[in-house]
Amino acid sequence: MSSRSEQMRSLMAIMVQAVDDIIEAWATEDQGPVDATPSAEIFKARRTILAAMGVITDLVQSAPERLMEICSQFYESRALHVAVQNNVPELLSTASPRDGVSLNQLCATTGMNKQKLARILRCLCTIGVFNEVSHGYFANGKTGDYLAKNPGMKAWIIFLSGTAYTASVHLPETLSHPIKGHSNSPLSTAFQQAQDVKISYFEWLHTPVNQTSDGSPVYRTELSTFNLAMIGGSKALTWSLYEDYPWHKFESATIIDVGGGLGGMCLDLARKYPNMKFIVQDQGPIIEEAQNFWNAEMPEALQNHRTLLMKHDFFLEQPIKGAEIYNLRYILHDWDDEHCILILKALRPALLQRPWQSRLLICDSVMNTTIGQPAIQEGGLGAASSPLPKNWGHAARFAHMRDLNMMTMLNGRERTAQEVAALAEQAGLEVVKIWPCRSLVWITELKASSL
Ligand SMILES: C[S@@+](CC[C@H](N)C(=O)[O-])C[C@H]1O[C@@H](n2cnc3c(N)ncnc32)[C@H](O)[C@@H]1O
Repeated sequence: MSSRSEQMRSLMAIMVQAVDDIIEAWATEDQGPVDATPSAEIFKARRTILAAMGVITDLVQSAPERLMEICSQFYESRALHVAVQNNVPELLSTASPRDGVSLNQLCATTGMNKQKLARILRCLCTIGVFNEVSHGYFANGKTGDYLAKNPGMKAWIIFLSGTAYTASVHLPETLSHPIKGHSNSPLSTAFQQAQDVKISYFEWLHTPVNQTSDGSPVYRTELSTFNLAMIGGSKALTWSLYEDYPWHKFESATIIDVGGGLGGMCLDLARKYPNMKFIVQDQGPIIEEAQNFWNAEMPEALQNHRTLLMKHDFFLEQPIKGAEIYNLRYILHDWDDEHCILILKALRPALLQRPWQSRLLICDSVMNTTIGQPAIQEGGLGAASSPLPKNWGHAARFAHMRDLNMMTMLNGRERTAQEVAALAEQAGLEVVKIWPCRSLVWITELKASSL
């Protein structure tokens, strides 16, 4: 038997086992919300099936077909953008999944051309976002249904399909540029090329574009979209962070969410732990928007001062000293090493006030590669075993795509465990433990080192 045949048989055996495991787990588990944290069994079976399917695809698909598909894949994302912009998931959710909504009705509401909308929808039916239930009648699939109910996920798609996609068009020329291609500065990215600006992405978001008649600043719509997208991304990817780290030990602690955006992570924790207190820190315009967000979601937390919203630049020394938890979710991945060290150094004095109890949590992907990393062992929530790629291949595609998005927008990066440990050391901190989570995002726990 050729090595290709052996590989195929061994992948199929792994798949069959994982399929049995997932069916058994489905039978015994409540079918909760689609974004709930899966049990360890379901998570493992899911990753195994996706990783094996990825390798099988590579084995069975012809190389030219595969290349044509990969290089055209952005059209699937364009189709999704068109569908979202025209509220197609919400329109489809008005009908039963069995009957669907007619193309005529969708066109009457969206104003789109019938033949063109049909082609957009059929592209997305082919990858399961929507279903064509009878000729010319469409319904949401599981994915479309999730989208219809989640404004945060919709914002995520608009952010990725708008500012990020436009910037990505300029990535090849930026990477080939003799100076910009080798720079790690947030001012030398594809984003500046795309927008023809000299400021960083965050400065661009945080700079007013106008003012109201009473002189209040007006920000570009991309700012609200980005802030809401962070809530959508949180719901979609990081639910397990609340379950795979021992938050119960900090039940009545104060969590300082540094660069916390609107405070989506704190809101999730606030709902789970009624005695936990929060300080959400971010730049001025975000904190103003956070006020409306908390007033809508949990007004009592602001009224009884359980949640405090604070303007703070995380490059300046942390003003709240000695808290139990300082949290950086999706922060370090936005920045090059030099800026990350400044952010971490600015937190050190606060961590040093009560070094025996203060912890810093970094919530980001802990990157692995197809051939593995020493810090990520096989088994449990760790690396995959041969013949699957060590980083779970297709099941980890999004982590690598997000890494490229960080490169495109900010010259940031997703890091390996060793890279985070090296940053910590340069800022006078040390890694206490890496907490693997049932997600593409893990928690790395740090403390101040005694010099
Ligand atoms: C990728 S978002 C993550 C938001 C939040 N931590 C979350 O997980 O939803 C990065 C955040 O960093 C904030 N940020 C950027 N520069 C900052 C600065 N100098 N000081 C404080 N926050 C900043 C942005 O406004 C944004 O809210």
